[in-house]
Amino acid sequence: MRLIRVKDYAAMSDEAFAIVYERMSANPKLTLGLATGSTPVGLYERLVSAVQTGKLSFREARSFNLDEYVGLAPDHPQSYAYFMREHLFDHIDLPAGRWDIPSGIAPDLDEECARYEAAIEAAGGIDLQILGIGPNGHIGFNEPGTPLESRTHVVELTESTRRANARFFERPEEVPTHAITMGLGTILRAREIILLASGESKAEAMAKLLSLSDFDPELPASALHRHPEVWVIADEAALSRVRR
Ligand SMILES: N[C@@H]1[C@@H](O)[C@H](O)[C@@H](COP(=O)(O)O)O[C@@H]1O
Repeated sequence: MRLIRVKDYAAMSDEAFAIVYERMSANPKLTLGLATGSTPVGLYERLVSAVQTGKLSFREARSFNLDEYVGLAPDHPQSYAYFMREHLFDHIDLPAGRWDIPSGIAPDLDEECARYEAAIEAAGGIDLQILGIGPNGHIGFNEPGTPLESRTHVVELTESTRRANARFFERPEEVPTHAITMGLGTILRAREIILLASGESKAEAMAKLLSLSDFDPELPASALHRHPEVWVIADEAALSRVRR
């Protein structure tokens, strides 16, 4: 795990953009794993502007998102499908049909999980996975206690995660109780991973992550200690509780 320590959110987004830009320039057919939440928004803004100024193209790329809420249709403003269109897909040249997000309204959710794993496999796997981190150390929606080998599955969200994500909803009770998420095992199969962390609310999870040297099921992000190619890009506030 290589740590890139940066000043603030903008610098974190710049560093992440530099890596994604480099990988996509070297391989325009790159398969990206994408995340939602406020953390990657700055990265997506930079990608949009690179596409709009002709420096980058997603025409031959592909993407798979980490997760989706159960029960929210893709046109629901709080769904992750909606978020991705709003922040990235509607503004770049990635053709429809080359991005995939688990469907939270599939009639058979287990079948949808199996379809998603098979689609990732059929695309040749994920080359570069972008991750944020939840205040309790979750990645995707893999909550504490998730097994290391887990693949795409339905998860019941913890109260802490529902609370943390309530800011995107009008009322806290509107936050869905369940989600579909790539498993830790799915994430670890990506060839390269970037974990982004910004702000004080991530400081505790980051301090725990960097104090560990192996997987601890209580902190799902610690699964990344089992992966050979991980970049952690974190700002000063997110690293404020790390003991030197
Ligand atoms: N499922 C998502 C995660 O993938 C994301 O990393 C996390 C952090 O969100 P934010 O970036 O808004 O802090 O929120 C959600 O729970």
